[in-house]
Formats: sequence, C-alpha cells, structure tokens
Amino acid sequence: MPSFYSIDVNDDPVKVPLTSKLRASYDYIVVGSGSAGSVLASRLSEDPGLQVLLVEAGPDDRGRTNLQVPLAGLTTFDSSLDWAFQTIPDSRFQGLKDNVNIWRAGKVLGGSSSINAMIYCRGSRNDFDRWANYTGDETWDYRHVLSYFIKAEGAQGDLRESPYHGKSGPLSVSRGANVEFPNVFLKAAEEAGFQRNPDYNGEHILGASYIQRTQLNGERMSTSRAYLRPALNRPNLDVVVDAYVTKVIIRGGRAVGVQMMMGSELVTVDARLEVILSAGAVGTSKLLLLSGIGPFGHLESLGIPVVADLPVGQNLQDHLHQHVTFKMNPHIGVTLADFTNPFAVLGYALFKTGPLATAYGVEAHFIVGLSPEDEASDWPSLGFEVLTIPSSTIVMKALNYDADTIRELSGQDKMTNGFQLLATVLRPKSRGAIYLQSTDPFEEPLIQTNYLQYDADVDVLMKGIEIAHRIAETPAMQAIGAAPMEEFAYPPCKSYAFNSSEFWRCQIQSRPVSIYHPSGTSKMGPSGDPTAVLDSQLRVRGVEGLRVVDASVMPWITTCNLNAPIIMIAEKAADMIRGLPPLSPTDL
Ligand SMILES: Cc1cc2nc3c(=O)[nH]c(=O)nc-3n(C[C@H](O)[C@H](O)[C@H](O)COP(=O)(O)OP(=O)(O)OC[C@H]3O[C@@H](n4cnc5c(N)ncnc54)[C@H](O)[C@@H]3O)c2cc1C
Repeated sequence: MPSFYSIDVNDDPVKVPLTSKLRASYDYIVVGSGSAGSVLASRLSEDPGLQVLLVEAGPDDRGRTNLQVPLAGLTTFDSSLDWAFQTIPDSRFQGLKDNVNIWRAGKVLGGSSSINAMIYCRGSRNDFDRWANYTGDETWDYRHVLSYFIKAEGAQGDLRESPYHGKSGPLSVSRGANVEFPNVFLKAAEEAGFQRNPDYNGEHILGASYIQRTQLNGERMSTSRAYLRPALNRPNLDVVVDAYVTKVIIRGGRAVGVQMMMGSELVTVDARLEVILSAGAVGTSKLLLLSGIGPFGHLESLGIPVVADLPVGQNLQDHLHQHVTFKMNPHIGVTLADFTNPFAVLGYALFKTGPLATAYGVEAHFIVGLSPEDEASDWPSLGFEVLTIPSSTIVMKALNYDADTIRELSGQDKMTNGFQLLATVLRPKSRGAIYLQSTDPFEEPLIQTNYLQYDADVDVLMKGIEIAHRIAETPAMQAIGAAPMEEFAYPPCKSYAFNSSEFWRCQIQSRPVSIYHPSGTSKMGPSGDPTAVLDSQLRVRGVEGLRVVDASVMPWITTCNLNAPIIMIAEKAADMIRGLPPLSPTDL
C-alpha cells in the first residue's frame, strides 16, 4: 500500500474500545457483523432492557484506511480481511485458475459491506412482491419493505427531495460522478435507444443512471460505520472480534448458545432468548449444517446428529457476469496510475472526490428488461456495472483468471485509458448448493455453483455483450475513440473470429465470474413448503430460539446488488425480533 494512503479518514478518533470481557449469557447473540449483523446488533441494543452480543470472526475495521478510501478497497482482496471462498472446480471453466471462482467476502467488522463496491441498489418492486406472494406474508411486499429502505437511509444531496429516499437513517447514500466518463456513457446509452433513469431506486429501476453509493463525503459507509460505531458506547451491547463461532448449541430442540474459538480457547456463551445467524450465505450454511440442521442424508453421511431435516445450503443463487472491455483515448476515467498519482491523492485528501472516491471505478449503472413484459413491468433480467477503469493484472488476479491469460494480457497494465461493461445475469435460472466437507468447522465448505446450468443464463450474457457493443458504436463513444479490446480474449477462444457469437459463447463458458452475491441458501417460505428453511419471520423451522438474517433468506435473489436489500431485511427483522409491529406500508 503506498504511503500516500496514510491520510487519516477514520471518523472514530475516540476509538471506543470494543468489549474485552464477555458475560456468561446474553438475551440475543448475533453471529457475524456484516451487512445484516451490524444493523441487528445496533437496532436490538436500542432497547436498554436487552443484552446483546455481536460476534465477528474478523478484526476491528477502524483505523484501516483501505476500508475507508473507496478505490483502495481493491487491496483487501486476498488479504486477511477476505474469506476468499473457493468454489468446487468445474472443468468447463478453463480460463480460471484451477477452474474455480474465488468468492470475495469481508472478514472484518462490517463484513462484505466493508469491502464491497458500495453500489446502493434496492431491486425491483416485483422482487419483493414475489417474496410476499410466495410466503403469504404481505409485509414482505414492496410497499412494506420500502418503509424499511427509507428508515435505513440517510440520503445526501438531491436524493433527499424524493419520497422514495430516507433522510434521517444511519446509512448515508450519495451519488455523483467523480470522473467524466459516466457522462459520455449515459449519452451513449440514450443514443443507443435506452432510457436514462434519474433514480433507479425511485419509481422505476430500468434505464441508465449515475451510480448511488453507500458513501458519505467520499468515504465508505459500511454497516459497521453507519450502525455499529454510534452504538459502541451502549452498556448493553458487547462486540467481540477475532472470535470464530464453530456451532450453535441446541438442547431439547432449542438454540441455547454458541460455541466459539477465541485465540486457542474454546468459549461457550449462552443465549437467553435467541441466537441469530448473520454470517452470510456461506458462513450461515456452514454453521447450520455443523449444528445438525440440514439435509438428513448429508448430515448422516458426516455423522452429525440431525436436529432438523431442512434443505440448508440448497437454492444457492448468484449474479454472474462477463466483462466486455474497451479502450478509449482521453483520460476521463480511472487508471491504475491514479492509485499513486499525487494530484489524485491530494485531490482526494482535500476534497474527497476524484478517482480515489470511486469504488473499484464503478460510476454508472445500466439496468435492462429483456422482454416487452419485463420492460412493461419494470423487472430487469440484465444489468451492467459500468467500470471506468481498464483491466489490468490486479483486476484479472482478483477475478482468478488463469496464468496464461494473465501473462498474455499483462501488457494491459501499460494501457492507460479504458472502460469495462460488466454484463450481469440478474434473474439466474441456475441453482447451486453448499455442503460441508467434514465436521471440522475450520475446513472450507464445498460450494457447487452450477453456473450456466441453463442456456437461458448464457443467452442473457450474450444479449448483454451485444448491447455493450451497440453502445460502444454510438457517436458519443466514437468521439472518445471507444474500441473493443481484441487482445482481451481468453487464449482458446482466439480460434474464433473476434466478436463472433462463437467467440463470445466460448468466453462466457470458459470464464464466468461472480459479482459476489451468494444468497438463497436458507430461504424463507410458506408453511408446509419442504424447500423452505425459515418461516416468514425468519425463524428456523422446528428449532426454537434460532433465526437467520442475512443473504441466505432470499427465496429469489433480488435483481440488483444485495447490500441494500440485506440491510432492509435486517431492519425489518429487528422489529420482528423485538415484537414491534411492522412499519406501515408506503403509498408509493
Ligand atoms: C468485493 C465485493 C463487492 C461487492 N459489491 C457490492 C456492491 O457494490 N453493492 C452491493 O449492494 N453489494 C455488493 N456486494 C455484495 C454485498 O456486499 C453482500 O451481498 C452483503 O454484504 C452480504 O451481507 P451478509 O450480511 O449476508 O454477509 P456479510 O456482509 O458477508 O457478513 C457476514 C459476516 O459474518 C462473519 N462470519 C462468518 N462466519 C463467521 C463465524 N463462523 N463466526 C463469526 N463470524 C463469522 C464474516 O466475517 C462477516 O463479517 C459485494 C460483495 C463483495 C465481496
């Protein structure tokens, strides 16, 4: 990390100490401090009559500049702050090192919200209406959950004027272009026949828009910063870090506590009311399975006594993307050199804008419904994250491209100006699963993605590639010299004519990459549905005192990024757990 990054952007100079002494028991134990867990711990401990423990496997996030300066977040990949889960090798994925996807996930206070690209996008109205129809619980419909999105949000700038946005919640959301390129992109999208959308979290989601970010004054707004730090002084909230939960203790069909490793010590803490798992889709699946809650046959094969026979780990969904990469002439985006460019660093230090304020270079969002019905009902199936940064060895390593590709493409590090359109399948048909390898809680789980199981998912990516090229051919793009990067081909695909459909099918099949949205592995559902793990109050079926609140609970993945909906889920869950009535629905 260059020394320039010693700019102090820590907003907690007092550094309230985290808990050092554990009590023997708490009313609620929340496992995992990510997008969901930090929200829950904060909201539950608003009631001074409740004692709450938040347990996090990773360290404190405060004082770490790379978790605060948006562009520097890239340096967390493959560091001790990244779980870097590996999927089961798939021989189709020859363009990836060892044929695996590496799933980035935050292992630190704030979880993945501390290392993500900060895009704030709630999803389509239809996503939530479908959850409500399926569960039979109307409080999951859009009009109800919108009240929780609004409660969470502290919108900045012009967003505050919209009734769809919240003004006084803890989670700052800002928008703004930090570099010039998104202006060109939005003009080009219009020239290609797509609508501009002034606010994809407003009345409609479809269209091309400037990005909205979980950011305040150019700094990252993780859930740790937004929710946890203001609550650290509460005497009824204890937070332990570097504490790895190994199982939920269940006695007589009731969750009564957790077991965790703290250093070399195995510690047990009791829960008087509930244990709440917010360890992310992978972490929560592992913990439930280790605790005897999962598919009977799988648990039995490992010799784990079965507490509840439930489809934990099944229904795994993720958003998969294909990079489409272009060069351009002017310096109107972000370049690798900006990391150390004194002007960029000084500009950020003084004004908190410029390339360093962009998270991984994402500056615009472009969301498309591919059929006339989806267009009419405002339900996307294809999305683009618009990255104003060219590809590079750093990016390719993060995506786990194989050594041949990285060697072949290493010349790109010298390329200064370029952009990437990440065509993403937003409503995947493919379903994967998470299993245990063994009963060792420290062993990696088995993650079977089943990516591209259905041609329909490949077709969405193909359509995305076509649209990306259409946009690059517009007058606005031609004026900046936009041109596809032929040399960005995965070597075996070079035998096909560049840009032919065979070429792109080959690229997609050999190198499909996640945007790190695993979800759905402990879905909520209606009573009597054997495919559901939770009821619509997020309680684990057949076990008392145990809930799941994180990405796992989604019956269907939402059609945009996941941080915002997970925060909404946690806000809503906090009211359920405290026995408060749900917020009234909006009339929007
Ligand atoms: C690199 C990256 C970029 C992304 N970009 C975006 C984006 O721009 N916008 C967006 O909306 N979404 C984005 N996402 C996705 C989004 O951030 C995640 O979907 C979301 O944060 C997941 O929330 P969660 O609460 O389910 O899990 P997490 O936030 O991952 O939290 C789980 C927490 O549990 C802890 N934990 C796990 N196991 C244990 C255990 N056994 N004991 C104790 N603690 C444990 C983990 O360390 C972690 O802190 C991105 C994700 C990544 C990784």
